[in-house]
Amino acid sequence: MKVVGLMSGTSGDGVDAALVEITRSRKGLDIQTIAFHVLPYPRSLQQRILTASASGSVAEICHLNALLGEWFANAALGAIRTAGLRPKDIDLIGSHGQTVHHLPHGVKDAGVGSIRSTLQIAEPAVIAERTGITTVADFRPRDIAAGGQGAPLTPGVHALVFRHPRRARLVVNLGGISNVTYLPRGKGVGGVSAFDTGPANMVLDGLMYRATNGRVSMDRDGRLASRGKPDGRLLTKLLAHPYLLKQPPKSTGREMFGAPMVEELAAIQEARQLSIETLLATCSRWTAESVGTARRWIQGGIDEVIVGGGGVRNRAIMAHLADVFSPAPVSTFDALGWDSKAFEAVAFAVLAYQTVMEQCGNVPAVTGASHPALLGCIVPGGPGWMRRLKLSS
Ligand SMILES: Nc1ncnc2c1ncn2[C@@H]1O[C@H](COP(=O)(O)OP(=O)(O)OP(=O)(O)O)[C@@H](O)[C@H]1O
Ligand SMILES: CC(=O)N[C@H]1[C@@H]2OC[C@@H](O2)[C@@H](O)[C@@H]1O[C@H](C)C(=O)O
Repeated sequence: MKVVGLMSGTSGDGVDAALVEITRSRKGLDIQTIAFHVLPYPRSLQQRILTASASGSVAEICHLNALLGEWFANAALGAIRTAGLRPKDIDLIGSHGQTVHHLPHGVKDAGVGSIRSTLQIAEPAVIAERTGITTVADFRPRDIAAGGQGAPLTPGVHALVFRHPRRARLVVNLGGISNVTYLPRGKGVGGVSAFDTGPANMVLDGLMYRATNGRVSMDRDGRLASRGKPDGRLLTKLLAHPYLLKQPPKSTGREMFGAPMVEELAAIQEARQLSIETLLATCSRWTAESVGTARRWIQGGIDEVIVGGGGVRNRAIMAHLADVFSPAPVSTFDALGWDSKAFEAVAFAVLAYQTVMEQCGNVPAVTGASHPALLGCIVPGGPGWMRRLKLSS
């Protein structure tokens, strides 16, 4: 099957679209990336999404759902064009959508106890209508309904792609949030443990945006952080953050490490007269050390650490990771032939494929769900969609 995976993560910087070819063999799934296309959001749209994620009106979220549907459809069409193909050549789209809120720890509600929820937008009906391709979306809510966190969902795909017969690997995604997947040597998805470790680029991006009055939205290549030194007192305080000490299953997002965290850090910066370089250096170290907390909860040693996500380009975080995990070598997805930035989009192509093949995509040991679940909602591409997918005769 040719499947397009669509992803816009917690950084809200644009839509990643990966066109992959998935073939089933006796050994499992073979996944080949055919094309990758990025459709960056203009800064104004990124800010609208981030603001809406914290305090959007129903009208704004309703509008953004439809608007982002158009962006996601265009990103898919871009990947298909890049491959020199046409929409009719594509079997399926898997769209993660844009997370605007994630409440995995539940909110108490009278009479029904604690209700967990998550919300990804970018209307799949728009994607299916513009492309004519059957679209699977809304992957997380089913896992939540089954008692899970709804995240992370990529660990099953990490296991498919990165497991190694003789090396125990820790797979790290440095996105807005950081998440890890531990793959013990020689084991398949059965041996996996995984969870969100906490902060990554989200905090650094927020600090940069604030310090430059919105002119710069990232510490490019970790240049400023590399000029500073972590502040020991602040680092100790940050490492005592309750989320870092929490036992998995756990997942988090912008609600915890977005604007509230940036404001708290900015207040400390002002009170203690810390430079932006010191602040960024401290938060880069904090990111690496919070990834290091993974070792508290995994069973077994780590032979190598493999890092993906936009943060691989942040040299400060990568240097701290090398230090934290030494002597285990730290390398990137790219070194293993996978584009670091594209991997999550690839993963949602695989998750969509699994859904239409009636394979469960979540890993209950990871999310805490009570059972493996078929994930997502399916929007038909048009008449004959089941036949096209060879789901019925
Ligand atoms: N050259 C670079 N230097 C430093 N940081 C970078 C660079 N390029 C990208 N980044 C960081 O990577 C982030 C985007 O990474 P990515 O797309 O993996 O995150 P995401 O998918 O939005 O997040 P998540 O995985 O949490 O959902 C940007 O917000 C930026 O902070
Ligand atoms: C709710 C949500 O969107 N979570 C994302 C986010 O970004 C990283 C981390 O937090 C992870 O839990 C998840 O994404 C990846 C793709 C996942 O589900 O594996």
